[in-house]
Amino acid sequence: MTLQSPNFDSLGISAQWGFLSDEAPLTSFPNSFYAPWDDLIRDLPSLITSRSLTTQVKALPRLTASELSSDVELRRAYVVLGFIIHAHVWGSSGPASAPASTPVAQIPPQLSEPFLEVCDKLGMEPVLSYAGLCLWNWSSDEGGFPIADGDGFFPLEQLRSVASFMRTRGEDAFYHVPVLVEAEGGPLVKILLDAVGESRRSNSASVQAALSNSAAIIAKMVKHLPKLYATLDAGEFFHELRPYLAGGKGMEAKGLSDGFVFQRSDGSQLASKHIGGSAAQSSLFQFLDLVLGVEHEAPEKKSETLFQEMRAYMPRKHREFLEAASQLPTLRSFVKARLSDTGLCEAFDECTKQLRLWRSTHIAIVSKYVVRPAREAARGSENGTAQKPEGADFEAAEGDEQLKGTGGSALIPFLKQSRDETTGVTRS
Ligand code: HEM
Repeated sequence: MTLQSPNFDSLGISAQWGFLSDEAPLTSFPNSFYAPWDDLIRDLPSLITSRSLTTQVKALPRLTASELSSDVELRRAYVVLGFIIHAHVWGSSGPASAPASTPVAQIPPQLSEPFLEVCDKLGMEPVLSYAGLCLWNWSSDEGGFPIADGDGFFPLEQLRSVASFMRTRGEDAFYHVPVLVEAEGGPLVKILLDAVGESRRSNSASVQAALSNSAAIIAKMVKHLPKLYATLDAGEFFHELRPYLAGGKGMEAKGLSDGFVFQRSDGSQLASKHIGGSAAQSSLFQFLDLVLGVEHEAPEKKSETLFQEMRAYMPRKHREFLEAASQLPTLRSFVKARLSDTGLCEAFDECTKQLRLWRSTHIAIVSKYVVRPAREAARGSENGTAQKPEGADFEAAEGDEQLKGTGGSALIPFLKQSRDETTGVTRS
């Protein structure tokens, strides 16, 4: 794949909205063949609460994915089946008030077979990842997509989830603040690819203008992050929502010794251990790092960084796009060769400064929504007054530095390292 004059559509990317793509997610399947999936996903939150999901899943007809006739339909099938599967695993048993204490590893053929087929076509791992939770999981009160030359994307209040576990405003906000960040940052793909083209032509003035423009866009991306605080309660996120997001990797202690086990109608089965959804699976931030030349080091004893690991969880088209972007000369190398050009250096440094600020602001969010609730839960369980959070995928007892993120990385050290590696050319 070459990124000179790229055809954004064929890359699954929108010139305006970036990795959100140009087609808004479908809110139902155009083909009534899939009405049973539409019905189940619509009722998912109440089926979880009444603990009647198992009965409904048993009654689900075995539908092939071969009637899905476009990418946007495949994306809806991925979202719908992914949510039903995670609800089936984590929300089928136990008291109705909380995520299940005993997960169900076996996923029946009527869910497994079409899901595996859809994942294969989209080039995704068989687990609900960032694309399914966020990129392809929004609709607007207005319907469809905003007009590209309007005042930006829909406000948070106008976005609804296509699929959800609890149907609360907090859950919606968790999926849609990333959507706002992606939409705000969408134009960066074209702006920065064009800047690389200009750098090849040694056009410093155009590169400088693109970097200044990009810095202003990243600054706007930062402003979306605090919107979470007013809408999403930390306890709701940590104890109620987060458990549903977990995949089958590292869940042995929870009883998933083989991870998620996908059953097929011929009696065979596929055991799969994959991590759950995380915004670290966003292609936008990896693109920014690649094109700006922000380098991340792999942790000790590991051959790849968490970022590289996360690429497996992106849609195939986005992963291939990043692989092609990683072959481009970086803007850092262009700027570094012109350190006497103060304007150019300052524009580059402003860009990395804003990205670094984004990462600092994000650390504060992770601290509120993961670190503090984990600390409180650990303290409670030491005192015998609270249970460890169900489905939480890390240990909290040893202190915050020991907390593990979705990918099993040391959470806080990873995020701090990622921020500290976001440096400019003349200052850090
Ligand atoms: C309650 C809200 C949030 C929580 C609890 C959260 C949690 C995390 C965690 C634990 C990580 C470390 C990687 C992992 O283990 O998964 C991470 C990384 C990351 N998150 Fe978030 N996050 C939140 C909101 C967001 C939002 C709104 C975005 C916007 C797209 C975002 C984008 C990222 C990115 C890009 C990374 C990779 C690290 C980096 O680039 O520095 N997160 N997040």
